[in-house]
Amino acid sequence: MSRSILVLHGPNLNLLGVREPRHYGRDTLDDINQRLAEQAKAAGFALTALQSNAEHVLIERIHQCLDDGTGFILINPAAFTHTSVALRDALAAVKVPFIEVHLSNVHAREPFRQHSYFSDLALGVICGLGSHGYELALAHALRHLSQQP
Ligand SMILES: O=C(O)[C@]1(O)C=C(c2cccc(Sc3ccccc3)c2)[C@@H](O)[C@H](O)C1
Repeated sequence: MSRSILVLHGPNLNLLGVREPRHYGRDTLDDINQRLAEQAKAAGFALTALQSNAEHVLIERIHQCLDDGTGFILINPAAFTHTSVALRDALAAVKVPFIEVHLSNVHAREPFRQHSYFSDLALGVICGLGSHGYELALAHALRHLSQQP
């Protein structure tokens, strides 16, 4: 059974907590990552988090899952949600189960945010619950991995 979870954050999420609290809350990415790491550790799992503004960095980190035993991915692709077939293809290629997370309710926002290149491949999608959405996704990932042989 894999005991490793990867959390990926897309472009501009490094700005969290600074501006746009109406859509994205006041937690910083460090706040979110710290809470997730604590929760994973308490359950006996390892968690790695990466934020990048570069599509190829996220893609190459996903490719690494072919060799590093990652058992589950939580991903907030941010703006790449609506644009990146390449990032979608990377997830499809490695076949690691993933949950798509969005801080905001993208379905209540601009039309361009209401299409995702990831949702049909995802195990599930959580949006509009702020940073709690990441924690809910992690709880599911831990349960999923705990049920694996
Ligand atoms: O709701 C999300 O988590 C989302 O994935 C996140 C996004 C996102 C991510 C980071 C930054 C911004 S805009 C921003 C700019 C400055 C400070 C805070 C946010 C949007 C959007 O591009 C997506 O449409 C929706």
